[in-house]
Amino acid sequence: MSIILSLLLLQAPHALPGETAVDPYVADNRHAGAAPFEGDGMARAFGGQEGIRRIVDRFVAINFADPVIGEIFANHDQVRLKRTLFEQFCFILNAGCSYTGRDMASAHKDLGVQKADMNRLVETLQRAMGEEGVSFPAQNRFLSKLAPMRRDVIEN
Ligand code: HEM
Repeated sequence: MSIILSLLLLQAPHALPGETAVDPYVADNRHAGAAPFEGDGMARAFGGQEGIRRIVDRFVAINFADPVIGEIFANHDQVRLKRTLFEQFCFILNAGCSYTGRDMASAHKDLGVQKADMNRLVETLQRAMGEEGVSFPAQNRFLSKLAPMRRDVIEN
């Protein structure tokens, strides 16, 4: 078998070129941490998959450059994070995606995230959603879906 073929087979099925491998796991939409909204209202409020893509790319860029929480993101795989966050947001917003990333507890294990970091992340997400023109009611509905995940993300 050629080296290239072997390398392709070794890659995780959903990973994009440039992603660093993570420990194996079985993908499951339940790992997204919330059930999707019904109907297409929320997907439209976020500008469909294209709007969600722009929001996630901006959100990740803001977080990596952030003076408060940037340090937590430093040296983590930005390519993978953009892909998995896009899938998660798209799945929850019912915009036509499956989530193939890890569950929230596994993804944030040992990162040492504190309550204040979580609050900061909500602010950076509000900024990214605001820049894309997502209405405040739609922003708040989405944030309510993420809120219960705090317990899996924050280290006690
Ligand atoms: C409800 C809030 C949050 C959600 C929905 C969320 C979502 C995600 C997702 C989908 C991933 C990728 C999972 C994967 O690689 O399989 C991830 C990873 C990550 N998250 Fe979060 N996150 C949240 C809160 C936070 C907070 C507050 C921080 C830090 C301030 C943070 C820092 C990170 C980092 C550094 C990674 C990369 C971990 C790695 O490379 O192994 N997250 N998050």
